[in-house]
Amino acid sequence: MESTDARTAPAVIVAIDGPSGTGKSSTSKAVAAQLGLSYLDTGAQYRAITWWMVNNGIDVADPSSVADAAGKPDIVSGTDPSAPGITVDGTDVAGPIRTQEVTSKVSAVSAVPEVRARITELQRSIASAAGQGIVVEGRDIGTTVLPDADLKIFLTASPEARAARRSGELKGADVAATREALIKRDTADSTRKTSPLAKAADAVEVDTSDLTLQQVIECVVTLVEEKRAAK
Ligand SMILES: Nc1ncnc2c1ncn2[C@@H]1O[C@H](COP(=O)(O)OP(=O)(O)O)[C@@H](O)[C@H]1O
Ligand SMILES: Nc1ccn([C@H]2C[C@H](O)[C@@H](COP(=O)(O)OP(=O)(O)O)O2)c(=O)n1
Repeated sequence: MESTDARTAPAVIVAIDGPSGTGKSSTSKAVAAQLGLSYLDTGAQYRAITWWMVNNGIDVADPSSVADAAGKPDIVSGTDPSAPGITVDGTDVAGPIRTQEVTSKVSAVSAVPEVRARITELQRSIASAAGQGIVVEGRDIGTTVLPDADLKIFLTASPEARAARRSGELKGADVAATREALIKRDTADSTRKTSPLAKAADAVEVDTSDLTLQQVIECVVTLVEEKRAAK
């Protein structure tokens, strides 16, 4: 199918949710780049606020300490899919937010309602400023952050496929240990009270276990093109 010209197409808001390792980031970046849309990695924002808490000696196991500090860090997210970037108080944290320490603490920090309120507001203002439209990826984008999104996708994959992908990224990390860590984080993210990881009732579910990344990208691009054509 011929791609719609990004400069004349109506703005389109795409929400991509799902657990870790299902392909949200890779798919979202590629779809945004291909269609001339902005891109927002909301997991990076929760990782950035977690990084700040750890660096400032906040006890992340104490929700009231986290809540009190939630308004302090200034988080700025880039929205160019080819170089998104993220800073906290002007410091580039794209690397430090991916450490095991941050990964192990991000679910506790992101469960705190004051953190979610702050980050959700930031996400909505970034989405509303995106002139051509935006692909926003996370856990609660279709359910809470952008419930009126034009298209909602919920990516899934078996724990085995997800663990194999993640341990490949972490250069030889043990697949069984990676699988356990993923399952633990999914459980925490899906069972928290405020805005848990969940599929929106009107989301299209795509199981990526046996699909190549290219197949997933093509599937989502086709769905976005269809939505745009119907606008
Ligand atoms: N369909 C797929 N098949 C194989 N590998 C994939 C697929 N989708 C993503 N990957 C790889 O899996 C890893 C995790 O993908 P990522 O997009 O970061 O997932 P998420 O954002 O959902 O955590 C990356 O190394 C990515 O290249
Ligand atoms: N919209 C979102 C996005 C992420 N989070 C939280 C929960 C996730 O475990 C962490 C990290 O998200 P991220 O997408 O970076 O996770 P992965 O890299 O896919 O493992 O942030 C959230 O609570 N809500």
